[in-house]
Amino acid sequence: MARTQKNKATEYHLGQLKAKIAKLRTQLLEPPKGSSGAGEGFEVTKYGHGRVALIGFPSVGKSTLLTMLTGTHSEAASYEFTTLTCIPGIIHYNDTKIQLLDLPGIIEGASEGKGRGRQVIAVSKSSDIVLMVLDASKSEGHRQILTRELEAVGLRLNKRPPQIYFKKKKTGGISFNSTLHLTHIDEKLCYQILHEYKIHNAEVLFREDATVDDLIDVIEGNRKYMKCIYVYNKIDVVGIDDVDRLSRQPNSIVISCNLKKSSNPLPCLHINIAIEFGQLNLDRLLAKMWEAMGLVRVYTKPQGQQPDFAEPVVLSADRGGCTVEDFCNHIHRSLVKDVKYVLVWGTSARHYPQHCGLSHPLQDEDVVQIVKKKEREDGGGKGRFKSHSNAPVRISDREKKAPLKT
Ligand SMILES: Nc1nc2c(ncn2[C@@H]2O[C@H](COP(=O)(O)OP(=O)(O)OP(=O)(O)O)[C@@H](O)[C@H]2O)c(=O)[nH]1
Ligand SMILES: [K+]
Ligand SMILES: [Mg+2]
Repeated sequence: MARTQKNKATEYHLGQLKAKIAKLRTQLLEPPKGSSGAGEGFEVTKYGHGRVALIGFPSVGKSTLLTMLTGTHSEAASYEFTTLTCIPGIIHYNDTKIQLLDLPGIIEGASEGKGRGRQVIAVSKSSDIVLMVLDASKSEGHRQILTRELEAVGLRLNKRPPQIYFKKKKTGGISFNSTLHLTHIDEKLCYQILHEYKIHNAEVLFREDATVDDLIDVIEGNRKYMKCIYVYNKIDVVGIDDVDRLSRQPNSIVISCNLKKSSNPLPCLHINIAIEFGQLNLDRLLAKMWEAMGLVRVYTKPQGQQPDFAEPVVLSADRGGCTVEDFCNHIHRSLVKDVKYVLVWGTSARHYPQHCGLSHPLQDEDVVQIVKKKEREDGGGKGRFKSHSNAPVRISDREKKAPLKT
């Protein structure tokens, strides 16, 4: 493909080649018959409210970072491939538990099975976000190489799914439509790519000016869209200009795991980064990581009592959603059918408390009280102290009940 000149005449040929490569890659990733999967030998039980994988070249400091953030020891040394398997640790942050996974270093060609690349990538696919650990003193090309390796196996970092509607049909041929002018792809090219996949009946609607690669992603359908934070470690050994430049890149953070050992004290005052106990910026890394995970903590408030601030129900927009219904399902599967409405305090509420239905989207740190269908509503926060005593309905209820009892 690199040798082919890019012009209108070769465009179709290139598109077809891209589809062929994507198909072969998918085949390559299918685990051989009889084995349990590409991640064999690396499986670690999921734990906590989310999972974060440390991906990077050898000796960039992944294990040092895991030890620092979780307290779980993972062997670190100056030689490459110190870590040979997956080592889990737990980060306690904002009342949630995040599982952090240390992994062996990967190298160029990992996606084709070099080293333990395939297993490492399989584990990173099972996580919610990726921390790509990079050595600030090494070539900047490393970031592109790693991104390519992860893309080759269907991971898409910091991207959203292409805005292409695609549906296979049984009959009717191919219907090709777009809501705007397309500059990368036309009807013929689209047909050719679908043909490569032996798809002859389908509906395709482009809602953005997508590329051939985007269309292939949609047809393949098994892409995983993940947030990735680029973590530049070892900034104690590079100059302030590099630190400054790296820290300004999108989705990036600069850190140092062992500032103490450094003989080169960092004049970092003007970029305003925090140094604590010989580590640099790890607190900011945690904050960034937590934000990227998009977790939503919801505190339950039993009727007439203070909210339980010790243990939130943790929801996620990416996994399971964060509506009132998702919240109820989290507590108990059968709860939803008993819910009349809920009272919500917090940023998602327009006023306190707001009466909300099942579809209401909750936000981080909301407080929720469930009002069940058969239960009497006590007016939530306002009336929770003495609303019963002066409620005429209650009194007449009691009067009605009295003769029944006797
Ligand atoms: N100067 C400096 N050295 C560091 C820093 N963090 C880690 N190191 C050193 O880098 C070397 C490699 O660290 P490891 O934690 O073993 O790196 P790794 O990425 O886990 O390596 P593999 O498991 O072999 O892939 C060790 O000698 C660490 O002490 C840092 O912030 N600054
Ligand atoms: K190492
Ligand atoms: Mg290691």
